Amino acid sequence: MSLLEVRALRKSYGALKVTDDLNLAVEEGELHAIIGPNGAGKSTLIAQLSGQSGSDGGSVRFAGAEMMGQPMHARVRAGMSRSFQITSILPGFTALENVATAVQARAGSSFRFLAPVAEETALNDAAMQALARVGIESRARIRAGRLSHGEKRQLELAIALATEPRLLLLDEPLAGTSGSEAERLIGVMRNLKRQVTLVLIEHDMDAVFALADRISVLVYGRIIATGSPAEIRGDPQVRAAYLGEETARKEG
Ligand SMILES: Nc1ncnc2c1ncn2[C@@H]1O[C@H](COP(=O)(O)OP(=O)(O)OP(=O)(O)O)[C@@H](O)[C@H]1O
Repeated sequence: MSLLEVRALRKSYGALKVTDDLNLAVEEGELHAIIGPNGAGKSTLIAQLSGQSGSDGGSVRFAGAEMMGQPMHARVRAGMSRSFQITSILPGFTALENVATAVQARAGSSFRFLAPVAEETALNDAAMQALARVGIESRARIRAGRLSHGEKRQLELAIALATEPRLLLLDEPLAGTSGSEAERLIGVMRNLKRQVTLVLIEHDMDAVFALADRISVLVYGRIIATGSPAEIRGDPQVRAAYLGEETARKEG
């Protein structure tokens, strides 16, 4: 059984079928990238999987349990989280406080048996661990608004990790970063591999092909191919639909 099994998932905006009878299987422990041309429906798919956006039909099974119809918080509790955009970071709070808030939301009342000071210590310890996993523990006491763009993207990852996901959905984690910032984030994702199952949407093809165990190619709301980076690179249908476009752009 795959950790995530998506069957016949659908969503339309008016006459536009954005997710069109989509099937996808993600195995436990893999980094599964989803690529596709602009407007293929990648962000919509992440929103549907996370429960942020509704679906018109189909099935999303996670660890054997049906998630369709479940709200986002129930999916997070089940172990399926997505990283949020920078807008969800509270700029006036420190990096540590931002993550501690997410830990608290996940932990619910499980630290409440402790005295308030000990409760705060337990929350902060867990938050510190999440910051360390993404390499920004030294920035814990800095207000989030003062972090660099790349550090904010690392903080988003820490916030998502604080919910202790078994599956983490990442929507363009490298967006807006370049050079050393992008390298650092790629390193963070490489470290997270095997610790948590990752579904990654990313436009940076070099990063995708370097990181992914498997890649699915989404075109007009359907997965047209799934395979290893080498298989995807060599797939004529994929080259025609997507990589050909990229190659033409690079060569042009
Ligand atoms: N709320 C909405 N209302 C109407 N159409 C929408 C809405 N959200 C997305 N769409 C359309 O659905 C299609 C898929 O959009 P989506 O953002 O999921 O694609 P994408 O593959 O993530 O694109 P990109 O790579 O450019 O980020 C596009 O044609 C888009 O215009």
